[in-house]
Amino acid sequence: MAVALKSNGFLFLKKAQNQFSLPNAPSRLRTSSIKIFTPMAGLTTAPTVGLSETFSKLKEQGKVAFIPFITAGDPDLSTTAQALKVLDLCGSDIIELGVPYSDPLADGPVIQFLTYVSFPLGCSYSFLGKRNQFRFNSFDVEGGLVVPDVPLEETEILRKEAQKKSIELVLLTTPTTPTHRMKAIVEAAEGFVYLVSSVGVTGTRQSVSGRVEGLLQEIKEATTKPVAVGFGISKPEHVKQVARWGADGVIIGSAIVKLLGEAKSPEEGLKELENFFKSLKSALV
Ligand SMILES: O=P(O)(O)OC[C@@H](O)[C@@H](O)c1c[nH]c2ccccc12
Repeated sequence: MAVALKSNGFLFLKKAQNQFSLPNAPSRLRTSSIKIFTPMAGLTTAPTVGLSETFSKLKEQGKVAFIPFITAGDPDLSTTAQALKVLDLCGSDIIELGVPYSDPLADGPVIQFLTYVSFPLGCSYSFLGKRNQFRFNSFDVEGGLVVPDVPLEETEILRKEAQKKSIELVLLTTPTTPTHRMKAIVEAAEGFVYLVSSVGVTGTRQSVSGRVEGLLQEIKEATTKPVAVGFGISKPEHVKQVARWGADGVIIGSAIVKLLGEAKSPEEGLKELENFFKSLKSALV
């Protein structure tokens, strides 16, 4: 299974029978192309289920998907691999794994800074896709893909290539997306729809905008596809609020990236990650 990411792409990895499977993936990111590294031993190559299936299973159980985001290489590849295991063992339903990119348009200061930290580690990739030409490289990741900087009009070729590899192309809609365009986006989205909760870039916020409730309603009138909310979510009350408004998933990124990147040691960062994760996840029970 393979995916190359054109710009600042993210892979949504799927929980596979209690393990995240990254079978036979290369062990390091290489600047010449995008590859997801293999986390430390222990992750099985159990068959995975797709994003859509993950959401429908959770819906049957009346659960909201908990989707943490981490940047590959934050603060180093070894810690990222261990963080993936922590996030899996703590009960993530899907993990969003950011592959560092030099010009991320939507990344806020925390993710941007820690992205630059990871470049020297080889966790980066050059601009892989010429306009409308996306190359796919072989690594064994099954899941979904979001390439935030690619406009809807340019996703067709990406979607076709991803579909050949059973990778679902997640698309984003925002509070400023006109209704007709939101409808086109949710129509084309696969796996789930990513609702960006607020204008601006990623980064923790004091509260989640009340507009999210109405936006969720609007999207759910336009599609039966699951909708996950991201941007700014960083406290248990945020998670609870977004779930109460009807989100099918919550995505937490910067708060986790910051915690891992600023810890005194990787070990401390992983411990803090576990505690932070549990505090947020407990808001969903
Ligand atoms: O960091 P936040 O505010 O918790 O938001 C999630 C976000 O980090 C993650 O989904 C993401 C990281 N970079 C992005 C770029 C575009 C869209 C989404 C993202």
